[in-house]
Amino acid sequence: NFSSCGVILDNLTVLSDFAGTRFRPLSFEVPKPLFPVAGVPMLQHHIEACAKVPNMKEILLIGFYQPNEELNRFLANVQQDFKISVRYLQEYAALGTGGGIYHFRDQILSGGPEAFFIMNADVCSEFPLSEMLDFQKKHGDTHSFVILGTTANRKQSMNYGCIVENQQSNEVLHYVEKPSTFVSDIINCGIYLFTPEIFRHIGAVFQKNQQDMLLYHYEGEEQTNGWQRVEVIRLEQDIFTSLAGQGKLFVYKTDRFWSQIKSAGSAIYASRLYLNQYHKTHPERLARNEEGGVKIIGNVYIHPTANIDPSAVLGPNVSIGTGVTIGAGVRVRESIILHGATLQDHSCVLNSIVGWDSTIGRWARVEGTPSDPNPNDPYAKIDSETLFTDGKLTPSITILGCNVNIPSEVIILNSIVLPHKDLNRSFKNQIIL
Ligand SMILES: Nc1nc2c(ncn2[C@@H]2O[C@H](COP(=O)(O)OP(=O)(O)O[C@H]3O[C@H](CO)[C@@H](O)[C@H](O)[C@@H]3O)[C@@H](O)[C@H]2O)c(=O)[nH]1
Repeated sequence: NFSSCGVILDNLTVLSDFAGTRFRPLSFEVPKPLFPVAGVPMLQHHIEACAKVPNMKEILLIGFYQPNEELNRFLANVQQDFKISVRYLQEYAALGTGGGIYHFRDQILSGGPEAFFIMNADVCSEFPLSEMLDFQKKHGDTHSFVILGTTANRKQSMNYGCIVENQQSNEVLHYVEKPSTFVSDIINCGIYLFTPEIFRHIGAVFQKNQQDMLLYHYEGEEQTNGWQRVEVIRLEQDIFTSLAGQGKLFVYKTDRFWSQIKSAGSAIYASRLYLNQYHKTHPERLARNEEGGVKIIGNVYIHPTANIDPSAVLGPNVSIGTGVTIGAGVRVRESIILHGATLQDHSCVLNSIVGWDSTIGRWARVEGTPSDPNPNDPYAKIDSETLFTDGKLTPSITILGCNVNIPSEVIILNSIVLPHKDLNRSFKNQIIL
């Protein structure tokens, strides 16, 4: 009887490759999961949601990124703010979403958790974790696993893990990762509730990989990095596909906000979703119009250390980082301005990310093209845009890497500017190396 047994949550694992290849040039400066979304590092939203779950004891971050000062500072800050242990575990190589948690299974299980959440770092969500726990109690037995699912449109569903459910029991009957033809419009959100039992299933795949390796070895086939290959296990293809239809895997569908954060463009979209959520969760983080102050339109986050001229107009969906300086008559809309940047008088920034310590000259205009989901389709998701279509740069948000200088009175449109560049003229649809 599950309801009589108290769920003790001990661990949360956030998976991340911390590399963020589609996030360049911004991920040169900061690992993608620490990139600020709605004013705080992307992962802080996950951590905050976990810290709210009763009996949550510990949060583990798993990645293969070399820890640095910034990560250590982040860990210290969140532990202090949320009064919960948060540790980073570094993989020796990319072990895949299942291999990473299997490698660190002793650490995950060390506090004797009855259940734990696993989350992809590159998603933004309302994280209905308590609802997932309630759902688990109502469905299946104590050992059932829960995937958070949401509805996508037919075309976009194929970019995600697709789930066919039993509509009465919500059991996952079929799971196909990024199918090439339509399977289902219910997609995997990359947020799971597992019990320690999951490691038995991952262990079985690990053992099969091991046997296969030995077999190939005896047949004389060259094995480079053999062990590593044995340990690489993908939760989706290697585990969920075979668990489907076995009465163990269930889908909890949410219609609350959810999005992937793959590209810089999707970070602006995710910021918009989180800023909107702040009305409920953190109204103190939203800037307000005050007598004689800067004009705020819609949802705007301003770090208290930013220095903003009262004649500037900001919003909607703007996040201003630490120590940013904004001059007179500046207009910013749908953009993220990272710490230390300066927007000189009368400059205009639309649909852009302005990198750390960059400067935009007077009367300059930095503008991108938003890649938002179709507003007329309730199930549309943001497209993880490819950089090029038909050999041309796809019009997208403008990104200035760190320490870029834009002169006065120029226009930078739909462009990506690599760090430490001093531009001397206008650019349109270009990657400036
Ligand atoms: N630690 C670690 N993390 C990894 C590794 N490989 C991927 N990740 C992390 O695992 C998450 C999933 O990334 P991918 O494996 O690249 O999959 P995806 O294309 O993002 O698709 C996944 O997420 C979708 C939802 O956003 C799902 O729909 C889909 O089914 C799948 O789970 C990301 O946060 C990524 O950083 C690894 O070797 N080690």
